[in-house]
Amino acid sequence: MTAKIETRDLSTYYREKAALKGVTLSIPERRVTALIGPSGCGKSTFLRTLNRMHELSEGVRVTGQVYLDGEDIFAPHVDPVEVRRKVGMVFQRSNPFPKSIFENVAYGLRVAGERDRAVLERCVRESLEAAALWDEVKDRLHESALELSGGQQQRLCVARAVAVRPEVLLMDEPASALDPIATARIEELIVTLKEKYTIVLVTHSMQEARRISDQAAFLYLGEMIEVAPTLELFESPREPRTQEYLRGRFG
Ligand SMILES: Nc1ncnc2c1ncn2[C@@H]1O[C@H](COP(=O)(O)OP(=O)(O)OP(=O)(O)O)[C@@H](O)[C@H]1O
Repeated sequence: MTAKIETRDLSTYYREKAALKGVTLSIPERRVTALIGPSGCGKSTFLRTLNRMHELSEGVRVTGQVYLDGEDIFAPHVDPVEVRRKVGMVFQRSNPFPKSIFENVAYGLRVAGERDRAVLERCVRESLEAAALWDEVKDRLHESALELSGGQQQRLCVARAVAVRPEVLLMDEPASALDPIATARIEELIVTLKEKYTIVLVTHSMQEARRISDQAAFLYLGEMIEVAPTLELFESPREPRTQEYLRGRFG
């Protein structure tokens, strides 16, 4: 299977403290990779390092490599803005701008300099369709995004992320603030999205990881303890620490 992203001996430090310690992981293209592990083990840090978002926090330092399609994203000639366009992100709490639905989705395109109204309209529609939201909002595109439900706002954030045509989507607990029905919709959406995108998902829900990921990686205290195809990791984990964690989580 082709690797879309590969990390090699990746460590991330907040000042002197290592939040990630020497993580080497291969993330297959057009698959869902779930990152699991207890609170504070470095899942979000790992995710943010994959698109150089960590650089926006103060005092952060990285050693090791992240390759996107074989290219080192930390190489001096690489523009972090371009990395973030290719590797988009959806956060735990939906964070629409206080603007219309249309403007939320068009935002990244406008920032990239797109002015053509017809192009913007087409792209907004395609992105909302890709996020399984178009039918619910097509008659209210110019109303405020803040009037949408939590689940709709989260799908709007997916639409905003895909509008700039990324190749990878990083999702940090995208369903954790949603009710079961909205969660099911986001999960269905993630499964559809993997036809086009490589997805890396942080989740606290073992059930969710099991339902929708192809590969699962267990992190503990900043270390990558074990990575395997999802069913294998859940049904026959090799490492004692993974076994203990899964036993604890499933009771
Ligand atoms: N901006 C920051 N400055 C300093 N330390 C940080 C920062 N962000 C995270 N950390 C620390 O790095 C470690 C890993 O945090 P991270 O948020 O990556 O874990 P996580 O596995 O995503 O946790 P959770 O599941 O609770 O979201 C923690 O000890 C955390 O306190």
